[in-house]
Amino acid sequence: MSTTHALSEAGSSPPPERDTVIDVRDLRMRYRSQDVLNGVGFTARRGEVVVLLGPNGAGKTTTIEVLEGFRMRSAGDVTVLGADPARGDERWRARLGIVLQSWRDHGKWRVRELLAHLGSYYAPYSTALVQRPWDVDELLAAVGLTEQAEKRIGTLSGGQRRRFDVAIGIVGRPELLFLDEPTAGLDPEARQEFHGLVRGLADENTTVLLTTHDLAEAEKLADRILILAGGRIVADGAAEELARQASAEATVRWTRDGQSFEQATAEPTRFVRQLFEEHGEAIGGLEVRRASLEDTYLTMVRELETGSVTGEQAAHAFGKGSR
Ligand SMILES: Nc1ncnc2c1ncn2[C@@H]1O[C@H](COP(=O)(O)OP(=O)(O)OP(=O)(O)O)[C@@H](O)[C@H]1O
Repeated sequence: MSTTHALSEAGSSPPPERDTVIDVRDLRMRYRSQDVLNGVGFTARRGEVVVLLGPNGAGKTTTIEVLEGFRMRSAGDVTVLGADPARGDERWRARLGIVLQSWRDHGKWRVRELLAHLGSYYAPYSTALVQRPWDVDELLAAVGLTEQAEKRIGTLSGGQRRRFDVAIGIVGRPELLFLDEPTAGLDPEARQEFHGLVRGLADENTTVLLTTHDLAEAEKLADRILILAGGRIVADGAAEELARQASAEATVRWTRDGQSFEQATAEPTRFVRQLFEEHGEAIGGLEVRRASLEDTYLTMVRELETGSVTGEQAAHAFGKGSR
């Protein structure tokens, strides 16, 4: 599947580092005549929380499904835990944890019962290093569901249900956990608890790839944020790094002789000094504003949606040109 197209990019790219858990190069996905992914590339390291952020329909679920081995890609090279997901065997699959967007079956099972049942499938994949499955009582405590252990799944609240979904995703002690919009529909408190749970997993060296369209969530949770928009990764970095890039230019606004002016500049202090040297007291209503990551992200999403910029142009907002 990935031989011919791979020559273009992967041939010239360096080999993945030893602790690289996900390595994606020039991933392309086309549904009939619609190109959804146009050359997505990124990596994830062991123990990293990577958040794939993007507007509705950007292709986040598609990307994650390709990495999980549930969807055949149109082109590109993908390595997950050392294997091509399109050819991953049972042993490989046992090292992954997957939390889908909605998991609404098994309402009549009791919490402990279903976890024990699903966990039993992982027993043959236990190793000296990783004991599988996770002990059910320990797992219930880790996800905060000890008190609900004997409840029927259908009676759990939304937040408990989501934690239970995660428990299912991690019962096999995965090295890599995929979470597709795990906090959709959670109230702020449940969301915060959930974030703690994800951070705890990363602290134990689980790599987490999580999708969301909520920038605030990405900023809070991610070691690294990947912004997927216009079919490609337009930004890749820690939240502070992206914020710095987004605010690299400031907008200076002022009035003079009843007229309004506006200027974008990377050096606002110097610009304002010159402005005063030139016009002195005539300058009024001075305002210097740096864009926040949120401003830049929302503007970019809006521009992509109205078709006024391409993915390539959007990438420049984060100092990320062609890659
Ligand atoms: N099986 C499919 N057949 C045809 N088109 C599809 C299929 N799955 C997804 N698409 C289209 O691909 C695009 C990306 O969808 P995807 O679900 O991957 O995006 P997303 O970023 O996860 O969106 P959301 O945030 O809304 O879940 C959308 O335009 C969607 O309609």
